[in-house]
Amino acid sequence: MAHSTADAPRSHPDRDPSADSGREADTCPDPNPAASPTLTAGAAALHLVRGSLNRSRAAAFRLAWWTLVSAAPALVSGKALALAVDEGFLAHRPATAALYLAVFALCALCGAWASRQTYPALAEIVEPLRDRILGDVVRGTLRRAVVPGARCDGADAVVVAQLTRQVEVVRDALAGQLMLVWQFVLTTGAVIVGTALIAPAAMPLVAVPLLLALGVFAVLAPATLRRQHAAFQAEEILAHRAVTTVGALRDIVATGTHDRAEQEVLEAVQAHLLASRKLATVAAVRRLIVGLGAHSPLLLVVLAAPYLTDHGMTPGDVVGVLTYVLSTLEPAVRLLVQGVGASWLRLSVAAQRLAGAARSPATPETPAHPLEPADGSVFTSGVTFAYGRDSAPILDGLELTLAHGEQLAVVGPSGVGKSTTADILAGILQPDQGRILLGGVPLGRIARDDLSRARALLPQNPYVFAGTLRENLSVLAPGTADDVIDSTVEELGLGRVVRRLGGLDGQVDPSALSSGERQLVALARVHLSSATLVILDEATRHLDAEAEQRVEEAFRRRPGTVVAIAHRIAPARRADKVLLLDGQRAWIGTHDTLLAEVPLYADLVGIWNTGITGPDGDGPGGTADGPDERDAGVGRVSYPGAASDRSPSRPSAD
Ligand SMILES: Nc1ncnc2c1ncn2[C@@H]1O[C@H](COP(=O)(O)OP(=O)(O)OP(=O)(O)O)[C@@H](O)[C@H]1O
Repeated sequence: MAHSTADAPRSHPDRDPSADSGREADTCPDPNPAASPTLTAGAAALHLVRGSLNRSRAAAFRLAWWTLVSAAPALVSGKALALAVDEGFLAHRPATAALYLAVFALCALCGAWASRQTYPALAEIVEPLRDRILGDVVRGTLRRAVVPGARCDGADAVVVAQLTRQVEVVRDALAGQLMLVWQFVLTTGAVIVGTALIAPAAMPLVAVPLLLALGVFAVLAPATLRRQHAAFQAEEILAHRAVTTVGALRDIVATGTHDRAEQEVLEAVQAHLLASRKLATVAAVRRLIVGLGAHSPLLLVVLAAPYLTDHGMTPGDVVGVLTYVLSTLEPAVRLLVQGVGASWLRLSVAAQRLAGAARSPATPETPAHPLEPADGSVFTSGVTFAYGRDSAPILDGLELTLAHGEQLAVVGPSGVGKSTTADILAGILQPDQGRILLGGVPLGRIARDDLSRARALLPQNPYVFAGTLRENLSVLAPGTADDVIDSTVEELGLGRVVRRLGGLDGQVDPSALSSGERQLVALARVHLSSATLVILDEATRHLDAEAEQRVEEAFRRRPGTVVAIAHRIAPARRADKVLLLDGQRAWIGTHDTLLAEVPLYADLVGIWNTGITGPDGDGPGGTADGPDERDAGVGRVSYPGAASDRSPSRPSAD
């Protein structure tokens, strides 16, 4: 099945070389970060910081102002203690010392109050950013899911979850950056100015090691960034492998491939361990930088104290300088190197990942003069489509006419292009050539919202969400009256499920429904919608033959055209028309005409009848002896080459 989780995500090749830039966005989020970044990590982070500050200028100024005020105690601390020692304690005037200490305490209180004021300003900057990125990521992910060739499998949910976690990382890291960088600049500035005021001779002992430490920090930053990046990558690959393995547990148990599966996960665990170890060495280097920038000035001032006091510095000045270094410089350097260092790296990496995830594919142009389809009739002419410039076409000149209300069954061997055809008819994939009219209007002339209302494409694994049954059923037709929902529910055979869940207000836990029940919910939802063209891409695959027939009849009574990819013979037999695909060739007719006239169809029917695909019997078994289809009365589309009687491969097992 085209949507199999075993399929690797398939990218859609660009038909237009100029569209290259959009291609990356056309794939599912790549669990391998190394494969995707187009923006360097640092540039992505800078872009975010600049964007956030630009959008919230007033808040940024308030943040700067209150941070400045909160740095005042840092400036006053050394001087106040120097005066308390020299003019208070050493001069035997404890009251004076107490006064200076009180001034320092008062400044500290003011500083604490100013710090408190910084948080609302900070929130005004980072909270809107979080909301914006989250919206972009979800929107980008959803849009990529429906662009040509982008078929996300279940494991991509992990990637989305990881990305949303990284949105939180970005929010927290950006807040940390803004606070800590400002505080570092202002408090170390206060230390340098304060030291220069009370003891100019001691200034180089403080400033030189500090500058050296900052230099080393800057030089090592790229290597550190790489290791952080590698750790992120290893973590994501591990999560991806774990979820893929857990998702395939039944298959692994059934096929006895435990060892292989275990080995794959263990490899990812080892890679994660290695990356984490390398990251740990980064932490060790950071401690050395803190030692150089904050502890060595302390040592140098203590060692130089006798010399400094001999050359005019008072003991109070020495205490003042030590206060600056101990109570202000050391925490500032530690926070910068450990806090800002780590959070900048996290911010860079996460921002880079999010930039890729949030990128939306080029949105389809809104037609200049949109038209609304008159009904659900479908007309295609010369529709040709290939997944790559050099690939063989999946459709080659498809001609199809469906009157409003007709039912078409699309059949063919596995991998022949049935889902692709469904996507093309739904307007999700653009044909390379040819025209498709829905209700007499070319698909390109229908505005996107109108198209969403006019046709519904239901895949094998539909979207059923946690919410009430009513919400799930009426999502395409909000406000539908309960009695209408009830009668649709009964018509489709969903009544038992509705009663079990406690009526329409019952809560749906999607994981507690069987695959067939989820399909019935989605089918009922589409049945209630206003779509005049319903395309079912194996949307009844998990139903038994009887339930499938009930659904089919319910859709027959409903106004509108139905295109259903059939995986059993019975729906094809009952359909008004059958479209048989075989690679580049396509035949259109009724079940009976195709059976009589196209050997391939007869073979397919034979396989269905004798195979494990369903309980439906259907007349005589398959034969390849029918008349040559070139003479037959069935519509045949495109017949390049003479590969006339290729045997069909067995259709996918039910
Ligand atoms: N995004 C893609 N990029 C490249 N090739 C693709 C892509 N999607 C499908 N294909 C290829 O196109 C062919 C038709 O795929 P499609 O899923 O339409 O077949 P199908 O008849 O629906 O198969 P099944 O019966 O197994 O569901 C297959 O060979 C498939 O590998």
